[in-house]
Formats: sequence, structure tokens, C-alpha cells
Amino acid sequence: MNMKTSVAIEKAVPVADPDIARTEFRNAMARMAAAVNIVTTNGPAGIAGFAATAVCSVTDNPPTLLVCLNRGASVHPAVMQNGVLCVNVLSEAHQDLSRLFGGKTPVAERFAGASWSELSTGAPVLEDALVSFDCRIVRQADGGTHDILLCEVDAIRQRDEGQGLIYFDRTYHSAGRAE
Ligand SMILES: NC(=O)c1ccc[n+]([C@@H]2O[C@H](COP(=O)([O-])OP(=O)(O)OC[C@H]3O[C@@H](n4cnc5c(N)ncnc54)[C@H](O)[C@@H]3O)[C@@H](O)[C@H]2O)c1
Ligand SMILES: Cc1cc2c(cc1C)N(C[C@H](O)[C@H](O)[C@H](O)COP(=O)(O)O)c1[nH]c(=O)[nH]c(=O)c1N2
Repeated sequence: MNMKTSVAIEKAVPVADPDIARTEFRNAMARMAAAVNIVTTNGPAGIAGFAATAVCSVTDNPPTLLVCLNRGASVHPAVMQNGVLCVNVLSEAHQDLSRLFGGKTPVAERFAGASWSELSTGAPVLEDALVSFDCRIVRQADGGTHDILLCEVDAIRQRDEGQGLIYFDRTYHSAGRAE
């Protein structure tokens, strides 16, 4: 087999410059395909939402998701103070919406880009999401630049049709079936 590979960071060779390690890590992470979600919140601290790929399943008993949220993000105070969030899993039709929620855009403009409802917690539920997990944040851990949020699922809404939206190599792809 003829595969082009490179070894950027080896355990035996500590990378002295943290900026280089950071860049190498990001370049490597760009090769890890990930589902794209819009994580929303609402409550006393107001409405907010951001695009997120750092989301995964933790346990099914009780149903729990993990979400990593950058402490420097504009949405951070609202998510932490409200204590609730909804993970809306995007379809291939949601590329523009993901860009809207991917930073810098004022919150009202983000939510004007789609239709929303609610389930149990009051966090915005994207009308045409593939799946929406409505959650309460039950624990958090220190992830350095990020807070790691453990989120118990209160309600789930899902639809059967549609393909997922994947982020890979810093571009969007459809999660169509592999033959
Ligand atoms: N987990 C995250 O916080 C995360 C994930 C994806 C994208 N982003 C942000 O979106 C923008 C565009 O990202 P991009 O993928 O086009 O290029 P990029 O080079 O900034 O990131 C490449 C990959 O590295 C990881 N990554 C990026 N920033 C990170 C961070 N601060 N902490 C942990 N992992 C991180 C993600 O998996 C990302 O897809 C950047 O501002 C990036 O910070 C953040
Ligand atoms: C595809 C993709 C995926 C992610 C992000 C971006 C994009 C484009 N962002 C960044 C996040 O959506 C937002 O841009 C930053 O939090 C900065 O937003 P503000 O401009 O501060 O609102 C992001 N941030 C985060 O804290 N956790 C995550 O998992 C992700 N994932």
C-alpha cells in the first residue's frame, strides 16, 4: 500500500513551542470528520447559540451528552447561567446556518436564520434538525480553554429523513451512505 503519512508530534520528542503543537493539533483534528450541531440555550441569562463539533455520547443510563464550550465564546455566560442547552444535530441543508452560528454574528441575526420551537427546558429547538437533544447541565469539568459540560437529556425529538452535515478538512460535506 502506498500511503503518504507524516509524524508531526512524537511522544519521545516534546514540542518546545506550544504554538507549533497547537497548529499541528488543529491540522490533525481537521482530518477527524465530525457531525455539526447548533447548541442553543435560553433562560434568565438570555438566548444564545453556537456551532459545535465537540459533542459526543457519554452514557445511555441516564442518557447523557458531553459538550465542550470555549470559555472565551460570547455564548459562554448565557449557557453556564441558564444551566440548560439543546443540541440540534444539523442536516446537509444547514451549511449556511452553521456559518451563521460559527462566530462573530450578533445573536438576533443567528436565530433569524431558521425556525425554532421548544421542548422541555426552554432552549431553542431547531424545527428541521435531524435530532434535538434537550438537556440540563448536571456537571462540568475544567478543560483548560474549554468547559466540559455533562448534559442529561430531558427530551428528544427526531425525524427520519435527511442526511447529516459533516465537517472535514475545514469544509462541509454530506453524510450520504457509503456503498
Ligand atoms: N472545539 C472547538 O472549540 C472548535 C471546533 C471546531 C472549530 N472551532 C473554531 O471554528 C473556527 C474554524 O475552525 P476550522 O476547523 O475551520 O479551522 P481550525 O484550524 O481553527 O481548526 C481545525 C480543527 O481543530 C479543532 N479545534 C479548532 N479550534 C479548537 C480549539 N480552540 N480547541 C479545541 N479544538 C479546536 C477542531 O476539531 C477543528 O475542526 C476556529 O475559530 C476554531 O477555533 C472550534
Ligand atoms: C464547524 C464549527 C465547529 C465548532 C465551532 C465553529 C465551527 C465553525 N466552534 C466555535 C463556535 O461556534 C464560535 O465560533 C466561537 O465560540 C466564537 O463565537 P463568538 O463569536 O464568541 O460568539 C466551537 N466552539 C466550541 O466552544 N466548541 C465546539 O465544539 C465548536 N465547534
